[in-house]
Amino acid sequence: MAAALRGVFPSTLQESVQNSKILVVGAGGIGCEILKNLVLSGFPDIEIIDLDTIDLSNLNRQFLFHREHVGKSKAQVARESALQFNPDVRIQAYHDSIMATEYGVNFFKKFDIVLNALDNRAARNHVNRMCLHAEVPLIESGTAGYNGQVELIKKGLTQCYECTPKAKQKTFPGCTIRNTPSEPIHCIVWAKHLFNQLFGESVEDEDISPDMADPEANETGEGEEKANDKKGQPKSIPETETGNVVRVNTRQWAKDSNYDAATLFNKFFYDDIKYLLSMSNLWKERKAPTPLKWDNVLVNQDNGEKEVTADASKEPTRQYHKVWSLAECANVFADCVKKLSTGFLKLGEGETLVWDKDDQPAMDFVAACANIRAYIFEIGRKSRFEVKSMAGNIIPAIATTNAITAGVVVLQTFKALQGELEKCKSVYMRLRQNPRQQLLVPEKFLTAPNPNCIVCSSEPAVHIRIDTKRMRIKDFRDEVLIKTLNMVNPDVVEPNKGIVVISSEEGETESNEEKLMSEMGIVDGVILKCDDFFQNYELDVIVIHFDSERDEALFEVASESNQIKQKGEETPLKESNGEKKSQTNEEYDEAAGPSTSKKSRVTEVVEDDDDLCLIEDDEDEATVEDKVVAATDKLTVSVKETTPIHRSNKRKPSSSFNDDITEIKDSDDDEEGPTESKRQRRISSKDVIEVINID
Ligand SMILES: Nc1ncnc2c1ncn2[C@@H]1O[C@H](COP(=O)(O)OP(=O)(O)OP(=O)(O)O)[C@@H](O)[C@H]1O
Ligand SMILES: [Zn+2]
Repeated sequence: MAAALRGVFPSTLQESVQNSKILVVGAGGIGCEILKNLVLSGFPDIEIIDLDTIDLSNLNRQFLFHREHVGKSKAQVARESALQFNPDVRIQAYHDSIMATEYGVNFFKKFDIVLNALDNRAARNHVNRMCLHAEVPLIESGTAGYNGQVELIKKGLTQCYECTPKAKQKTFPGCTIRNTPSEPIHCIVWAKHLFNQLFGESVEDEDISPDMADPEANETGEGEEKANDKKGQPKSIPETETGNVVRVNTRQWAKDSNYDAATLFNKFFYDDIKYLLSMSNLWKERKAPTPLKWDNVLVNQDNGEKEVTADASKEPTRQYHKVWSLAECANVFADCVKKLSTGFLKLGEGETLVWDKDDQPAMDFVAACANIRAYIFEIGRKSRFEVKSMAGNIIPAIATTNAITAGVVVLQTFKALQGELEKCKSVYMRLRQNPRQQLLVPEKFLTAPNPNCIVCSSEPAVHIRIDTKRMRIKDFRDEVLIKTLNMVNPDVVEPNKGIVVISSEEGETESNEEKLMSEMGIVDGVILKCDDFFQNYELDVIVIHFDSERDEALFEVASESNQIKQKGEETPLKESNGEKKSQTNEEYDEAAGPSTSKKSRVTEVVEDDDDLCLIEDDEDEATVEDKVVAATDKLTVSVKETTPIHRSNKRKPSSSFNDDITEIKDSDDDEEGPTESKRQRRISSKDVIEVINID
């Protein structure tokens, strides 16, 4: 390989490559391509990490994997396959999460550069922080359909991954999911929670039983005493005729019931719904749900539902594009409960199943339960295929885009290794050529760090609106610090009184967990000192109290970076080629887009995060036709057609996240539906939306 290098690269680059040590994070679509490029370019020392195993649906684009590898570690198999291209390379593979504590700052310091090939924001944020801390350059990349993006992150030189707020994830309040669903997605989220309650990792916030603490139900005082149920493990199983509540643990109760399908069905779809009906306030202005009994569903099957079945000879679970009849849903439910419970009972103590859209019974269970619940609430039912795309947050993954993106990643790596960091401008892959006939559009400047970034600024601080009278310390830790601010193991001190509110050490602050923030004196104006030792990250959280209403989030990040700024203050924007620009706050705010707000006691629709960035052309008067949204994980975009774009708005999270989901057929769906690719372009007077359907 050294010989090949000699013929291709200048000697300085040959030397940089031969002396380098590289970390690749993620061995999925982009990671496989990057690894192949590195190996074929003569990189001698590579480490690769991925927490996942190979799924059948990966094979269409993750070309280092073949059918015989299904179920094996992605990192290990990627290593073995890549070694076949060049056995002289040293490749170390880790089947692990990069967020595990083994991979601390010293681990990152070993590398000359880190290449991210991830699919979720939590891991990206974490690697961003570790690379900033270790002062190692990071090349961040992502694709969504035909769009792709590569950017360099280097402490002090460029913006970091968290300098600009990302598009917020779509979330739903717990009471909508548990009490008053009105859209199919609410039922799908509920069904995923049900799976976890029965077989998966049980999360308290994912309770599926009626939410007796719902403020709307309790407006007249009704349900006050029931509200006591909101904390702790036990779930309510109402004896609806008497109104008495029997408290048991759902998982244990299901086990004690021998996972009898009829018993489970009647609890989730009859008893719980009857109980919801007893919360009469909820139905004053809403259509009330109709409780459904197992026996009645089977009667329906005989009396008319049969005609809904398109092809009775075919197993419903293989009919991906058909909306199953109610009876079919019930049968699938029974079948899946049997399969899942058998698998679950074989697990060791403390082990659980993990919901996966590509796992047949897990997916069928969610499709069936979501549709039964939708029927009860008179919400439109969906085909298994549609449920899968919504539940699994299916995003388009196109092998060619991954390959081009990975190629750019390695080209940037060459520059970075030669110390030419200032040449590593972000590059965006476009769906269509811009007026300059470019499909790969480089940024004009490196984007300087945001001086108010909540991660890479010198004194990070964030304002958070919190209902301190309703939020518990535990939720503050889990929802705000971990899920929203991406800490791994936070410590929190209230400095005025010197109280340790949350400790990362076991056994120190457990007694605080159930307390409300206000009970601990954390009220409006308090500044909490939060830090994560592992990430070497310190953050001031400035608490702004507000009284939340029903269906309203218990907290919201009121300001991220830019919004903390004083009006009129100037922010150096970009410094490159001797050019210096500055902008006012107003401009900066616009560039940063809406603040990320996240709801507490809410449910995220998506598990894999995404980042939407609005990319402008080099032309000053670019309009939407010249813009493209490059989403690192997601596809859809809509923007005003004629808005001229200010040159300074280089990156901007889109607010129209997740409006259209483009589906890509998994290889296991092959027998269904058309096989041709089709692309539609819909243009209305106001919005331009690219929709790409790959059937
Ligand atoms: N914390 C993490 N540590 C290590 N690897 C991670 C972590 N989070 C995600 N990954 C890996 O990053 C890779 C991203 O690749 P990709 O976007 O192609 O996803 P995929 O899971 O292979 O495909 P799909 O989501 O489309 O089914 C995955 O292999 C995933 O396992
Ligand atoms: Zn930053």
